[in-house]
Amino acid sequence: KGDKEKGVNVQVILRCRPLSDDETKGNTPVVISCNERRREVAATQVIANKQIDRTFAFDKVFGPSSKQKDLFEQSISPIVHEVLEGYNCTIFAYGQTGTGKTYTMEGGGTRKAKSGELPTDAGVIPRSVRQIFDILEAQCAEYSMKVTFLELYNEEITDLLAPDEPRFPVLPVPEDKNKKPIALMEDGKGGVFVRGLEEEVVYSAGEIYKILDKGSAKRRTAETLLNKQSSRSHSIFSITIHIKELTHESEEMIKIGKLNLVDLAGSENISRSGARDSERGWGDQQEFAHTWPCY
Ligand SMILES: Nc1ncnc2c1ncn2[C@@H]1O[C@H](COP(=O)(O)OP(=O)(O)OP(=O)(O)O)[C@@H](O)[C@H]1O
Repeated sequence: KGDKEKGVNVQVILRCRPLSDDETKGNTPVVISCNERRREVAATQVIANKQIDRTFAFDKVFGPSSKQKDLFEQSISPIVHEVLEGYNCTIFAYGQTGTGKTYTMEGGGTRKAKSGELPTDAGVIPRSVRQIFDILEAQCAEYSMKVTFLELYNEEITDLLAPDEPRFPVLPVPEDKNKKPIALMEDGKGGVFVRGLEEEVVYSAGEIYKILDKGSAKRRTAETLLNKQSSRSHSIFSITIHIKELTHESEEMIKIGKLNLVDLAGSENISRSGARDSERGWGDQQEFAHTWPCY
């Protein structure tokens, strides 16, 4: 890393999706242009009949023809490596509804591809999971892994991994008196954690994909029941990895890394989904994301 980047631990990457078929048919005007080499985006806006052109700089820019694989390899893969070095890292997608957050995080189509390879449109989440297992297996590492998956809507947390409650229980289900309701708590060290969240231990990438499918299906069901629009809730999928290592003195050491993968609500819905205004202050880049439909 260059001197300038040392010590900077937040990166903002912008990706513009291509026009959809409908947008192309409807001759939707293109108001932004990406310069990947200069890491800049130029945007045109007409205010009171005056055309205003502005340029915004980002840590990286991916234009409409960018591939899922390239975005992952250039921006996400180094973060996955850091997680396996024992750091806590978070990747989140931010932008208005329809800008491609879910496409980038999860990807289109099915995750299963022939010959065990990921499909070309697999997104950040399946690719990160694949890479974590590939690295650990190549290192013949001794490790354990657990995942959590939650949804945040209107300041309410739903555990997407909690077992479904039977709608018509035949026998009364005994209540676990020790189990406290899910709540966001401060940990006393300046951080927060979610109390009472279901943690699932996982042993393979396939298991994680199944958990993701189950959690996503639960999220969609809840949305349908509450008649919510798809992008009003945030989802957070977290993977915690414990890796056993031997120091030079042959002492056992456990490295703990955590990767949080976040699909935020559409930015036009942020206030409805629980984030406060004070959390929205990233200057120029934020202003850009608010004004133009891309992220
Ligand atoms: N880079 C891309 N290449 C091709 N198609 C894309 C790309 N990004 C998004 N799309 C397509 O654009 C549409 C909207 O994308 P997506 O659903 O990911 O948006 P979103 O930001 O997650 O929306 P919401 O906030 O409503 O959940 C989808 O049909 C998706 O397949």
